[in-house]
Amino acid sequence: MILEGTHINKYFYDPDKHQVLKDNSLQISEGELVSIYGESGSGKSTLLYILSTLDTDFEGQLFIQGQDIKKLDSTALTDFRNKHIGFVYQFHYLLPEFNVLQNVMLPALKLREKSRVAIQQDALALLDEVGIAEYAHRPSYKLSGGQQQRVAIARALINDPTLIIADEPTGNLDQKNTDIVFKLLQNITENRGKTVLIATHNPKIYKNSTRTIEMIDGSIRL
Ligand SMILES: Nc1ncnc2c1ncn2[C@@H]1O[C@H](COP(=O)(O)OP(=O)(O)OP(=O)(O)O)[C@@H](O)[C@H]1O
Repeated sequence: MILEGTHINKYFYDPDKHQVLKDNSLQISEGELVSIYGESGSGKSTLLYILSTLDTDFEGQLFIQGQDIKKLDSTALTDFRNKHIGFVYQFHYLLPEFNVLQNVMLPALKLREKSRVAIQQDALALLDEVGIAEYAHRPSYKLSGGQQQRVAIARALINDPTLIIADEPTGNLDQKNTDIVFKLLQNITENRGKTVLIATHNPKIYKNSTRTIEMIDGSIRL
């Protein structure tokens, strides 16, 4: 089991208390490609934020690779996240002042487990895998949206995490680039045995996932 969440509740105060996630329990195993879909406002991003360990202010329990997330202090949690979870967002959040290669290297440089040379080799191999090695030394802002999202996937993989979490990774892309990006995410599970969790509105993605989870009004539909 890679991820196990039990009885997850989330409340927001704006200013009145309202419940956005209602008693969500889920388990995700190694090698699965799971899509979460549901209407806008149903709570997908809020749930993904919690499952990504970016929000620990929730009721319930979350274990990732056997680690109780709530037992980690903030430094340990940052290290844990950097090492075990890769992120892909709708907007790629690449740093425009860095070139493509540097953007991919960054999470590994932060982790400081490998030499710079080894990290660079890994990053170049990943850029090759996502089909944009030729742009390694270009500033990231000079790439198209689809190319930038491929860089974001390479960056998500640089620390060899077991779990990749993607929130609307194709939300900003046309159909051709959507197909390319989804194929890459599929390859990550099929060839590398990683676990991928995607929130998406795209039926083509959730219909081609190994499992789909529907969210309705803050709850996973059982
Ligand atoms: N910081 C916040 N403060 C108050 N309410 C919030 C906050 N973030 C989200 N919400 C509310 O929580 C609910 C779920 O939002 P969430 O973004 O998780 O939905 P979603 O399913 O991801 O939607 P979309 O598909 O549009 O991205 C919505 O009603 C939203 O207004």
